[in-house]
Amino acid sequence: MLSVEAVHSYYGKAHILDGLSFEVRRGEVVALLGRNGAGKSTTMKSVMQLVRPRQGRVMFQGADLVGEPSYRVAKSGIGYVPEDRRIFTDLTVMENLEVGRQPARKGAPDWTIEQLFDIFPNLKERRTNRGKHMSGGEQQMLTIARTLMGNPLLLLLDEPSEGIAPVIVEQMAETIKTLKAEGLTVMISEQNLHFARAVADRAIIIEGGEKKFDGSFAELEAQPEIRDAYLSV
Ligand SMILES: Nc1ncnc2c1ncn2[C@@H]1O[C@H](COP(=O)(O)OP(=O)(O)OP(=O)(O)O)[C@@H](O)[C@H]1O
Repeated sequence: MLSVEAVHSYYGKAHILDGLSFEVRRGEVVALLGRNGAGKSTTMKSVMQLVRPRQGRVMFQGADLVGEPSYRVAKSGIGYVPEDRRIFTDLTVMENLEVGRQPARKGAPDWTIEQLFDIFPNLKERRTNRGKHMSGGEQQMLTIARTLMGNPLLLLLDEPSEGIAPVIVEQMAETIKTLKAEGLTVMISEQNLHFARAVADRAIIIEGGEKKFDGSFAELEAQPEIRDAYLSV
């Protein structure tokens, strides 16, 4: 579904992604792992064209996204939830969800607000509350729900478990499993190996903008030296 091919991305002169390549297949949950500063967020931004790769291709559904404006990338069916949740704080939960609404997309789950309330019961209870009166975890859930209102084929979640209470982290893991069961393809970036293992089918480890490992969690566990070298656990 998504194929990142030999991508090089920069911030000014700083060379961040150094020929990064990997694939995400339809229906899987992939975890992008690596330490602080490894390049996980830059990878997601390079897919969304918020950072424009200087070399390489980002193939999605058979077309190269490199050079496309970010809104077109989103419209092509990639939902992106950045690390800094971006809800409209003066709008209610319902209004935030309506803002995200896009037409149904072939091959993608078609979400209604009622279905999203089944997945995110806290949002249902707080449907008339304004965004600014919600906890960090609730805001994170709202950002994901609003992104799902766009009926994406592929969902990119940047550090979904970061900065939220442990009980919400558990809910978040359940949520991602539910989304997979509904047929959504998901890529998460994570520093939390435990969380990643609980939700993802496959791990891709990056360090210094290069891929260092690509395989199952069982394969990763069989190679503790890789975990020790590239992950802070
Ligand atoms: N806007 C920016 N301008 C310049 N350098 C940046 C910018 N954003 C990130 N970087 C640098 O790019 C490198 C990769 O950062 P990135 O955010 O992709 O890492 P990450 O793996 O997502 O880590 P984190 O968990 O901290 O988000 C880091 O060295 C970081 O300092």
